[in-house]
This record gives sequence, structure tokens and C-alpha cells, in this order.
Amino acid sequence: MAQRARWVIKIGSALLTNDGRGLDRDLMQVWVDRMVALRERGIDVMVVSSGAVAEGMTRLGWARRPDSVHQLQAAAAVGQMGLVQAWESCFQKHRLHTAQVLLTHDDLSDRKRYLNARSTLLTLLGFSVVPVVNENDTVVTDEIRFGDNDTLAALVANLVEAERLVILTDQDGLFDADPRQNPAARLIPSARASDPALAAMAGGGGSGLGRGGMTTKVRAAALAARSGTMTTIASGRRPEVLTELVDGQAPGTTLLPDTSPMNARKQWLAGHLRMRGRLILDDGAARWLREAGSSLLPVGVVDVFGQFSRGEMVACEDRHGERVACGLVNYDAADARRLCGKKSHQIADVLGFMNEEELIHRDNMVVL
Ligand SMILES: Nc1ncnc2c1ncn2[C@@H]1O[C@H](COP(=O)(O)OP(=O)(O)O)[C@@H](O)[C@H]1O
Ligand SMILES: N[C@@H](CCC(=O)OP(=O)(O)O)C(=O)O
Repeated sequence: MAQRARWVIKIGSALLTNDGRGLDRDLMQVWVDRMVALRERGIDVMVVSSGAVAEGMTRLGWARRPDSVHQLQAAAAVGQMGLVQAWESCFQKHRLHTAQVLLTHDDLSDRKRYLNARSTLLTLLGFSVVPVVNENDTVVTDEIRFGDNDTLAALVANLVEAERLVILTDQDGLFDADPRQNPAARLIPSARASDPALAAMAGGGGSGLGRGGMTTKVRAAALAARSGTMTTIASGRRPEVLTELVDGQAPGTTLLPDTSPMNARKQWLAGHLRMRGRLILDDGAARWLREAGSSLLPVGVVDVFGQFSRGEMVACEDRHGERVACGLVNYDAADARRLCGKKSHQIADVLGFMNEEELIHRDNMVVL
């Protein structure tokens, strides 16, 4: 079966909450209808939804965004309820479920939690569920002050190697100056995400409800480019924006990566030189890895050396000590030892739990 493409779609606060007047459910339904159409065309979608603070303020009857971090966190906790209810009921019209995923930047910088988040998101997509991601505002402080869902969306795009990150906002895209300040500003149709000139154009803050402005969007595009993801910044008020994108048109601003998603991943893995352990493969597994680039299953492993944790880099060697591949391992050294030679369906019986059926997934592996 052909692998489905993945798009991460980030929607900002001002857009989602009708400039702070409450969730714009009609517009949300328009996006959801278009997202469902993308799914039918072979693209899995993940939503990164801001708006918890803005919606919480509306529910609590606050006219002005508070400065106190704890009040912001309280507003976010109240507003998050409205956000997920609204997304769920829009997708329900298409008989699709959503899942609330609250992440912090720390979750994605810790290798083990990174793999856990990745597995959960991919498992949800496998069940045709649409993840709705937001920052876990209750436990973070800096992010809520600076508002950084653009960065979070880029990290999610890295996590699942998304083909595309779509940042929907209240402007038509990135202009060469802030169009709120300068009506003569011109739209930038496309650029390299790595172009240093973009930061200067993006200067200035956000709309007042959203926090990041264009600066965090441009930074997010550069971050997303690390996994080969292309970013589009476009207006969410353009009802057909997602359809136009999938049809190959280019509304808004397209920020291009320098490399493809798969190459980017392999480069990233190849840069991790510190091997924490070695897995010795039987002849069949060594051949499958070399010839087909397959995932490594426990049944093909005859011995395990070294001390490593889940998510660390290990080398795969054949029986003659020749290195075949390296990759991020799904089980720690003690568990990997217990799994040697076992079939994947036996993993839960042997360990009492199962993370993944592979010891190393092919997406997390470089064949040498
Ligand atoms: N060069 C620029 N091009 C477009 N918008 C800009 C630019 N510089 C600053 N902005 C401002 O960024 C705002 C969008 O950012 P923000 O309010 O954080 O949106 P969101 O809530 O969608 O993340 C726009 O309303 C605009 O005023
Ligand atoms: N987690 C916060 C995100 C704030 C934020 O980044 O806003 P935005 O700049 O509109 O994407 C919220 O839901 O309110």
C-alpha cells in the first residue's frame, strides 16, 4: 500500500476566535470539510490549534489579555475545553474522531518522549483519527508568554516527517513589511526557508491575540525545513486554501526546504555518531536490511551488546562483525536481549507490554 502523505495544519488564535469574539465554528467547519477532502485524496492531516487562551478569556468574560502567567494558564485550561469540543463536533459530521494531544517543547527534545509522541501520533493516524495538538499550557510558562504554536507545529512536522506545514493566519501570507503598519507592503510568493532576509521582513509582533507574529512563522519554516518539510503561510479566511494547495496552486507564501523529507531524516540520523550498543543480526535479517531497507524485527537479532535506552542510536552488524545499518532502537538493552529471536506477536508476552513491533523502524534507520 502506498504511504500516505502527512500535512500539519496550524491555525492561529486571531483567526480561530474571530478576533477574540469567540470560536468561529462556521469557519472551523469549512476547514474541516476541506481537511476531510484532503484525507480522501491520500493525505493524513494533523491540526495544531491555538486559541485556548483567547477562547478561555471569552468564556471567563475577560476583555483584556492578563499579564499574569497563572491567569493565562487558567484561561488556557478553560478555553482548551471549548477548542477540543468544537473540533470534535466539526469532524463528527464526517464520522471522524479527533484526539487531544498536548505537548511541550521538552517532550520533543527528550529522545524517549519524542519517540513516544511520534508513535502515538502515527498510531492515531493509522486509526483514521485526526490529532488536534496544542501546547500543554498548564505546565509551561515561557511558551505561554511568548506564544509559540508556530514552533510547536514545526516540531510536530519534524516528528512525523510531514511533507507540508500549512500555517493559516489572518494575513494572505508573508509580506515584505507588516501590512497592518504598511498598506503598500507586497506579498512574498515564495522563498527558500533558509533565506536570512526573511527575518527582517517578519519583524514586529502579532495581532494582540496571537503572540508570535510572522517572526515565529518564518522561524518555524526554517525548523520544518530540517525534516524536508515545505511550509505555506496563507490566509485561513480563503475558504478553498487547502484545496488550492493540494491542486498544486500556490496561495500565500511558500517556503521551500533544501532537501526532501527522507533525505533530511537520513542526514539527521547519519549525524548521530555516538552508538550506544550493537545488535547482531542473523543472515536473513542482514540481507533484508541491505537489499530492501526493511525494518529490523526482533526475530532477526541473535545477540545484543552495550547499555542503551529506548530511542538511542545502535549499530546493526552481521555475524562477521560488518556494520549493516544504524538506527534509533525502540526497546532498551535489557528488553532487546529478552526479545532476541522472538516473533513480534510474542513481544507483549515476553515483556508484559509492547511499544512497537519492530526493534528499529526503517524510518529511523540508515542502511550503510
Ligand atoms: N511581514 C509581515 N507579513 C505579514 N504579517 C505580518 C508581518 N509582520 C508582522 N505581521 C503581523 O503578524 C500577524 C499574524 O501573527 P499572529 O497574530 O501571531 O497570528 P496567528 O494568531 O495566526 O499566529 C499579522 O496580523 C500581521 O499584523
Ligand atoms: N497555546 C496557546 C497558543 C498561543 C499561540 O501560539 O498563539 P498563535 O500565535 O495565535 O498561534 C493557546 O492555545 O492559546
